[in-house]
Amino acid sequence: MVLHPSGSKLPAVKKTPVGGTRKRDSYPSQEDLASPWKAEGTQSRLSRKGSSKSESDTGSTKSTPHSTSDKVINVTSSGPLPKIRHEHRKKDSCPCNKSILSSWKLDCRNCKQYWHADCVGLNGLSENSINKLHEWTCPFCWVSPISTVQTEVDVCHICRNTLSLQQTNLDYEAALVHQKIKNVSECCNLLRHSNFKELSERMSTLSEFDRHLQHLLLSENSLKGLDCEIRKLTDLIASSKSASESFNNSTLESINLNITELQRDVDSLAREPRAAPSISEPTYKLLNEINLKLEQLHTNESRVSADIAQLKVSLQSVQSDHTNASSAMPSTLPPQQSIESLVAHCPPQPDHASTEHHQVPYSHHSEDFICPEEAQNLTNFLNSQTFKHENGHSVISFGEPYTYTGSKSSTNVPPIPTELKSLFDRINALQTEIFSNKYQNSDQTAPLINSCLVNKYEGAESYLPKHSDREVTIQPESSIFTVSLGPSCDIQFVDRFSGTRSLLTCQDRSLYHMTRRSQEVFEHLIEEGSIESGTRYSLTFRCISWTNKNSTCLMGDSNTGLLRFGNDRRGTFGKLMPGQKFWSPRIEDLDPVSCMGYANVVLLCGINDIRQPEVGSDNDVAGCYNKLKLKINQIKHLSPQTAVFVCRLLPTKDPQLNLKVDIFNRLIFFDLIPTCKGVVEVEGFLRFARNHVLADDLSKQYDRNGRPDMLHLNRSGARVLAGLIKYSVFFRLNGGVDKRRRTNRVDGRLYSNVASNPPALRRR
Ligand SMILES: O=C(O)CCC(=O)C(=O)O
Ligand SMILES: [Fe+2]
Repeated sequence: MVLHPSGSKLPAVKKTPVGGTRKRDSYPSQEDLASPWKAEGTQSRLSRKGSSKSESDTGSTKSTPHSTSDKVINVTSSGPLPKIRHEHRKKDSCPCNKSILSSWKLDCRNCKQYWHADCVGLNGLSENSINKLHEWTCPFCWVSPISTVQTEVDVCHICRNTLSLQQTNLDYEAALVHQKIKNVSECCNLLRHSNFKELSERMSTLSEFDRHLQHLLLSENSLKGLDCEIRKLTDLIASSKSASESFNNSTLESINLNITELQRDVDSLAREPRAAPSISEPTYKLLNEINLKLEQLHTNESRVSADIAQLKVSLQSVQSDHTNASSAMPSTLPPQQSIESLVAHCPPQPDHASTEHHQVPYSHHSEDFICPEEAQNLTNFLNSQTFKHENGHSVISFGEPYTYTGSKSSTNVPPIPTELKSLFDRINALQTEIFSNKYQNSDQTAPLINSCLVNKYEGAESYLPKHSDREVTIQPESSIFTVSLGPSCDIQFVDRFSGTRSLLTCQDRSLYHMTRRSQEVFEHLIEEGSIESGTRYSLTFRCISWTNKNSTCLMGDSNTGLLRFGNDRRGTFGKLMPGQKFWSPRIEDLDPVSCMGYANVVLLCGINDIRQPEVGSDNDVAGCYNKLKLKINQIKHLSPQTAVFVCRLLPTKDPQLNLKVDIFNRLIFFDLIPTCKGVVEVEGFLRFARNHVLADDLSKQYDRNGRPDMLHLNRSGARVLAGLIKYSVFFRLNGGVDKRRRTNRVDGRLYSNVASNPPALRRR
């Protein structure tokens, strides 16, 4: 800035840069603030009325703004210079276009516009004050620096590479708060740097302009702007409070200091009318407002301090836990209660918990499923076939071979004859409808009906022994459809849990169907005398595949989300291991009824139960485990033939949670496996826990909100999990031998030979 009486030209005198000298130790330096608006080394000049070496130029009415005779002070800019507006104005004369000989003349450090000191309300200032105005910015250019404070900050990198997730979380939050506080500190610093006197002078400048240069309309806008900046500052403080996490103590102290100083400055400013020679009413109002805001700042700051103190305590406890734990996922437990005492603490579970099965014995689909003509054609076709005698009736089968205990139908089964083709198509359409109604969003195709067993009953002596169609080769989600031809017949259904019986009278050309699942509950039979006379044919359609010997019902939390059944693409269980997934985030969501009909059930559930805040103690964890045990008992009760596989809980990146995981897993290992007959553990979970592969490679690093993900496997993790499950299922089915390397041809493709041998459901 150049300041000189109009018409004088003063010699330049170099001064020490003052940008640095304004800093106080207690304030963060500009570099500390690391703001994007770093020092640019902008210079402004100041010349003093009557200064020496100005005589030669005395008398000239207009001096050039950059006259070498000006007294020059180098200063450091504290921010990017605003864009120069009013580019077409004359810069070497005051915008008032008048000549005021007695006034100092000063130029804007930014646009170099000359101004009369009188015109910008700087009359009456002492030399000392004038010297401080080395960074003076004219009303055209002056903008509040506060608005340029960076409020958004990317601190993601802070979280990276931290072993403990909770630690990471805290670091993340702490860094955010730290940055926010830093921002507040910047604001305070800026306000402090404005020195309040200068601010007041600027305000008075504005008020002067209000009076002298109303056409510029700057005063009101600037006041509004300042007010707006103060509001922003308050918001910033409020948000930093809400974050309420750890931050640097010294920053807090520095803010404290800043605030106190600001308060003092404002107080003294308000007491010294001389400092603001022509302060207008709005300016006073503004000062009062600043006072108020500063008080609020103080209040918020003390609340933030309290939160910080609290956080420090929890941080310390986390840190000590972290140091105590040998790793983020400890493989050894701190001393715990014995498994016996944990289990004993929980109420004993009944061995066979009563379970509602919600199954119906049959669904009487249609009385007139086929027309008389088609019925006649079918009867003629069946009359021409040779049946094999079984207990009380005779049989013949078509399509995929269906074998059962006491089965006499040949293994060399003829393919589906043309006479039955249209009936197969209609039944398949029904099967598709039933399946897609049940699994509306499933990407799996409906089971294919591919087998037909025809029973021939001749006269009143014929009968069908009590049985259920629960062969492991029948697709668990499929239905079993029976079409009747000939005289009516009474079929009885017996609930094997309650013993209750129900009767279905099947008429000629009718169809009824039963679910494969219901076969776990009901048996059916045809007693002697159920057919009065004549020949009755029943055609029973099923969905048969030997791969169903490996059928698996997977029930689990979101870690099973990436596992897929149904095809041989990479990352799925493949055709060898068909199945269905039932999403069960909590133990209570495990549905024993859904397991019915499957050869295997794999359970991966419990983490969402034990991580609930109310599950705190070891006994609480044991309570969760007992819920799982009860579910397993119910599954075994409803489906005694189904092999139950249990997965341990996967460790997380949270050491606290891992302690609970460990207790839960110990209970699985020491209590569930020995006491629940036939329950097998899916092996290999220690691989997840050891070597930190889970944290490093197999789990998601961040969830969709960008927070560290404690619980979920990524694609690689899901593949490893799928491999473990597959291995355990096949290993067990083959009596402890992994026979997957042998191959078999299915649908013209080669598959491994896992289930081609009769499964040895042996417990290892
Ligand atoms: O003849 C019927 O209706 C029943 C046939 C049956 O239960 C079977 O084939 O398993
Ligand atoms: Fe049957």
